[in-house]
Amino acid sequence: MTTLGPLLRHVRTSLEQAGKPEAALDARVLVEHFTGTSRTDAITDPQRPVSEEHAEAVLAALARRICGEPVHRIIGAREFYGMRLTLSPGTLEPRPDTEALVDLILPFVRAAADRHGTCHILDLGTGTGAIALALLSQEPRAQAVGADISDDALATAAINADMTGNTGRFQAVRSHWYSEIEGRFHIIVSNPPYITSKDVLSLEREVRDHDPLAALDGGPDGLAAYRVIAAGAAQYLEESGIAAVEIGHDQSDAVSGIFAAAGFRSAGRAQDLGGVVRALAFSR
Ligand SMILES: C[S@@+](CC[C@H](N)C(=O)[O-])C[C@H]1O[C@@H](n2cnc3c(N)ncnc32)[C@H](O)[C@@H]1O
Repeated sequence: MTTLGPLLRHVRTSLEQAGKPEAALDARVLVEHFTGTSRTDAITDPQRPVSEEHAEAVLAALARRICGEPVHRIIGAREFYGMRLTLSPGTLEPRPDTEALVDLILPFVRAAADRHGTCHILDLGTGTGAIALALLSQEPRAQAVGADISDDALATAAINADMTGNTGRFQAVRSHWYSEIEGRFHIIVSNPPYITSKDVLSLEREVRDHDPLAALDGGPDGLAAYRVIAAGAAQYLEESGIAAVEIGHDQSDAVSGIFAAAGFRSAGRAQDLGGVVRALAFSR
């Protein structure tokens, strides 16, 4: 009979032999997910029996991981800002870098809620709903519209709104950027596609083959979405509103220039753990 400790060791060793850099972590995530156990179970009860059905599910997941499928795609979920979000083929896997954008914009969300009793947020390119739902989870007076061109992403964002207890305050809208958006917002936030079309081709296979192209490709210079978002921001923002965007590691000057040309000035910036500016906020 299979038991938890040896199964975990087998998965970890197989991933190490396949050259996976995060073998120990990946093994833990896969085994815990497909056996319904926790990290504590593996430490305190390594002889815990694993059913044949669960062991087979773990081995099937191991085979997918060895073939290059990212671990969170295999389990269909990823943690973001303390929430567990469902993934689907039309959604980008939310990245830890994007938490810096949430940290940057959250004080503005709270300030708007203090001033107006609510805060209306527009999340352009919402994907799993990660940014909007993180903000809603942190500020109970806020409400959000999550816009995306992907029906699959919007359906997944709605599921995530449900699972995080935000159903009544989150509206998923199919829209090409602002095309179907009505009204004005205190906050416009976006993590748009920002990789140049040329660089998309040279991304690691695990990203290129599993994150949707529409979530990655920012056009010939990677800046196409910022131009649209900046150009429309004044029309969709309240007078004292804030627009905030995630950017690629070398896009700070270019994106600041695009917003400056649209009549906006800097209201803040946030860096990733490596000290690189990865999120910008603007006001009028
Ligand atoms: C980089 S992903 C960000 C997803 C999510 N906000 C996050 O941070 O994890 C960009 C998102 O923009 C969406 N998108 C791409 N082009 C769009 C367009 N023209 N209008 C609206 N959304 C678009 C993609 O479908 C994708 O969900």
